[in-house]
Amino acid sequence: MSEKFDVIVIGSGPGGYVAAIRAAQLGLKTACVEKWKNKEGKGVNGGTCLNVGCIPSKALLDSSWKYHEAKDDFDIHGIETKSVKMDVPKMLERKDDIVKKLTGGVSGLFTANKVTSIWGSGKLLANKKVEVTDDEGKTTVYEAENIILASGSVPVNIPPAPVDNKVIVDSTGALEFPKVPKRLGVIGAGVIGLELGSVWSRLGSDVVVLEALDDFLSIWDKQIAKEAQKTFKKQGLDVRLSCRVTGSDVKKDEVVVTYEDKDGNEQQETFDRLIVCVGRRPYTEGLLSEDAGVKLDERGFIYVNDLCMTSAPGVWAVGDVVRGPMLAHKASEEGVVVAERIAGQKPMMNYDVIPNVIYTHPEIASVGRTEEQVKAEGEPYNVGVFPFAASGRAMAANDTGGMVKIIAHAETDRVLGAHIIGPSAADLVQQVAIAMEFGSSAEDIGMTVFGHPTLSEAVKEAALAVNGHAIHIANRKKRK
Ligand SMILES: NC(=O)c1ccc[n+]([C@@H]2O[C@H](COP(=O)([O-])OP(=O)(O)OC[C@H]3O[C@@H](n4cnc5c(N)ncnc54)[C@H](O)[C@@H]3O)[C@@H](O)[C@H]2O)c1
Repeated sequence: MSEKFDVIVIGSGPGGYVAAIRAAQLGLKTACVEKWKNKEGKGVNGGTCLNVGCIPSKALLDSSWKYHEAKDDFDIHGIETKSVKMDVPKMLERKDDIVKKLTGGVSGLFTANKVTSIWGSGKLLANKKVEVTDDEGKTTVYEAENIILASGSVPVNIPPAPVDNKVIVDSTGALEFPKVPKRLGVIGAGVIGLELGSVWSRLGSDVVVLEALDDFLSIWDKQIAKEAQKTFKKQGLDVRLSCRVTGSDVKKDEVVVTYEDKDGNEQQETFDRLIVCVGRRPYTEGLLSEDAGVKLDERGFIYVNDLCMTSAPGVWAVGDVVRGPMLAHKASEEGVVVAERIAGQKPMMNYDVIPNVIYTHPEIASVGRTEEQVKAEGEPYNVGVFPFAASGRAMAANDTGGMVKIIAHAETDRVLGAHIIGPSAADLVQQVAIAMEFGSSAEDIGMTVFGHPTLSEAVKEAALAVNGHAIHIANRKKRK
């Protein structure tokens, strides 16, 4: 038996590393176990988000957007560009540099906070022990008063399109295409499909997205989803709904995909590369010994209560491996709550106010309930919508697509949700999230002084529109 800790965290993604840092800040002797290796074969912190998820995908989204702007959008500003050229390997190198900086940053924070990094594969044993197997197969058992499982998630594989990491890839492989595929297939019009489909489409691929469901962005507010569908169509993304992929046949450097269309007819399409992004599943392989006492739910997530406690005393779990949205910021917040609970504090997490963002252009962002949810729950409500077309700042930026939509209770005026498609939607929705945390009414937001000219004014105007008081658009309902 080796060292004993107050807290051992398994996994150093946004759930695990944040939990470890917070626990250490609170004076707890903390270790974090991680098995992820970088391209050079060295142990690296940060998990999916930093290594192959949120961060690298945003780096490519930004690079590809800049390329698109330079090529197609500068002219309107009176800027002439001659032969804009793209260097994909350089783009990928920049992305890798950012990943390196950020993952190195987590290790630096571990050192600064005195979190011990343990490299290897961690397995929870009974009685709050963790067995770590290193590269050479050597095992060491550690003990802790509390253990936090933060092992994350992995892409779902589907039998009709097995990933070969060459022609058929998952979200990780889609960050590494050395050149732009001419014809790119994407299975799944979810967050990843739309983000990665956008990257390669902007860089020149003909992108076809095959989505099994009949509705586009089915869990999002319908008005916003409709606007998004229209916008993506205009951008040239060929999203085909009600198309279920049933098979694929890789032939040399291309793949023939078979799918059933909305009329039940079999169709085929040939692509140079195919990205499979049909969801992610909790990652628990090799994580739990049989007698660890941690139960999984019927969908394979680690079962936890409202406070992220598992069925084993002293063992907690956070992030993608437990119920709730698979979002980095949800994982991090759970990590903080758990660390503080372990330290004897009593924080609670508000699962009703978690922003959700798709980082396409325009961005799509949401917090709280959609209009359809509020309606289904039978609550009386008012809606305020403000289009970016009426925003001076959006006009100046030549970025006027989309809108801010705010939903408030008809009797109390309390904000129930906000849904935005448009420039900087991710940052704008956060303003409403803060307001909602403070139990704000639409009137409260409307009475706040916003800087001019800013995109944020669209949030203020949408809040004013809830009660028919918007200034810069004609109000749908006139109220005093
Ligand atoms: N910006 C972000 O916050 C962000 C970015 C990336 C990933 N994520 C998270 O990662 C997770 C995974 O993302 P995702 O995009 O893979 O999943 P998703 O669940 O968002 O979308 C997957 C889509 O694939 C479709 N599908 C499944 N099987 C199919 C088939 N055989 N043929 C055609 N379509 C099929 C589904 O109907 C669904 O719409 C999500 O939970 C997401 O929240 C978040």
